[in-house]
Amino acid sequence: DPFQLDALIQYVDSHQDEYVETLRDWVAVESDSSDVLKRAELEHMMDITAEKLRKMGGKVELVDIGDQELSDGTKIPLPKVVTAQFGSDSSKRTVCIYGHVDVQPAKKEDGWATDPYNLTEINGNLYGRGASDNKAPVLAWIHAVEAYQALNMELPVNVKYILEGMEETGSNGLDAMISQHNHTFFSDVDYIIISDCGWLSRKPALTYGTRGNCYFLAEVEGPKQDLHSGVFGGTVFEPMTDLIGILDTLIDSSGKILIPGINEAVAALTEEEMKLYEGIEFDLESYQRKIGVDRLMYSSKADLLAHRWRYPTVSIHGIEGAFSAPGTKTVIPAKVIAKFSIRQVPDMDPLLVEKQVSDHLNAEFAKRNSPNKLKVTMVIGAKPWVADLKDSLYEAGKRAVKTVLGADPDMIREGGTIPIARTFQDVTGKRIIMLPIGGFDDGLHSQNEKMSRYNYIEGTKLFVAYLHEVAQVWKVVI
Ligand SMILES: C[C@H](N)C(=O)N[C@@H](Cc1c[nH]cn1)C(=O)O
Ligand SMILES: [Zn+2]
Ligand SMILES: [Zn+2]
Repeated sequence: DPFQLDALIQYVDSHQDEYVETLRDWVAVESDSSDVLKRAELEHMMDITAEKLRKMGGKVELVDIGDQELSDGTKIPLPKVVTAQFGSDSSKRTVCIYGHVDVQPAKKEDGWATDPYNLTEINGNLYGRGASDNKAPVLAWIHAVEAYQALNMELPVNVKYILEGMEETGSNGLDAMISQHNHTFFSDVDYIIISDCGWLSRKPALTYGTRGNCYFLAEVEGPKQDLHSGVFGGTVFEPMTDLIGILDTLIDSSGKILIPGINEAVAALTEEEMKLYEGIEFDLESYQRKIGVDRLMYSSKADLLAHRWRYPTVSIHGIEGAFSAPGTKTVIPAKVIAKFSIRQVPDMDPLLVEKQVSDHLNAEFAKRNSPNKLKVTMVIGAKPWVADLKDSLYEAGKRAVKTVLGADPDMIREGGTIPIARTFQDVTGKRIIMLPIGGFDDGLHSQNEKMSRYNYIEGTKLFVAYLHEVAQVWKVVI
């Protein structure tokens, strides 16, 4: 049965409008995992996903992964995880595709040019929340299998899916689920494939590393209730002033992390890595232009990539309880909660980072001699992940990219986090490849997120070809 890639490619091309319509249906579901009020939508998204795979004849399960504990101590069910299986031929390799169908929050008034939940095509780009992160890539993997089925072509490998709905909030409950199913669902899996990241430039890429993330809440509590800043200002220790004071001790203006112990844990950058970075296609000027800033923190490509991918950083995301509405309310907020995260790299350890951050903030807070109360909590502790660049899974990836996209992919890392990648590696021991199809300018987590029709459709073809290539990969690294 010779592999008929041309027929599969033709099939994908002629069904592209249907693929776009399915993406439209998926984007219309506001599956925001960070907002508990949207939990019904998220559950609906998991049901739609399961139904799509069931209709294709997959052996599908919606796996209960327990409850999520909210900040007030109440519990709500976590969205079920969708697992599916196509084929169980023991003479074939088995791949397991991981993805997520939850999204980051989005509101039109955040500055979107279009309704974020109404997929809108403009100049070949499909705009909508979750289009690139991660709904189109998940659908592309589903459509890749569907194409083989439609043409009555035998799948070259058994295909499993594990699709979750909590990735954007740290994949709550998934670690435990993987451990529980390690000797059942994962027992016959040879390789895990993840397409939850993007290219670095217009050139296709394969991703061999992700940063981890430690996400913190720092709460400062003072008076019983908010106070008039004229009537009480000058007489009380203000929680917001305390909070801003300690936040300012996390990182300096040059990007140096000031928390003792963090920088010491970072694995040294090797000559080999620097050389690899220098050969990667990446234009600093267009990156800068795209972001809309006057100056970047580093002026050489290798330094910039290193700080994007393999050095830690601190980002301050927001302050709950702070006055942020338009207008000039003159209030002293009684309780404020800062949200910040530290992207982590090898050889940092989230448990150690938790202690380092907590000790540091408590020591800085003590210096202020304030009667207010500080509480520091780490709510996400996701580890970084790195693959062996020489793994034959990547050689298969290079062949598929060359065949479908006519280019040699750049070998890149991802600055973002795929919290479950490291668990897959540590718990299942399976080899992992990250095969991105998102564009460099897709605006993940941002306003006007998009997936280009080109990347969506060519990406589907790439996945079709990869299923063929991966069928020939040796089970042991050679
Ligand atoms: C890279 C991936 N598409 C993604 O966006 N992941 C999130 C996961 C996360 C980490 N902490 C909280 N959520 C990210 O990198 O922000
Ligand atoms: Zn994602
Ligand atoms: Zn994301």
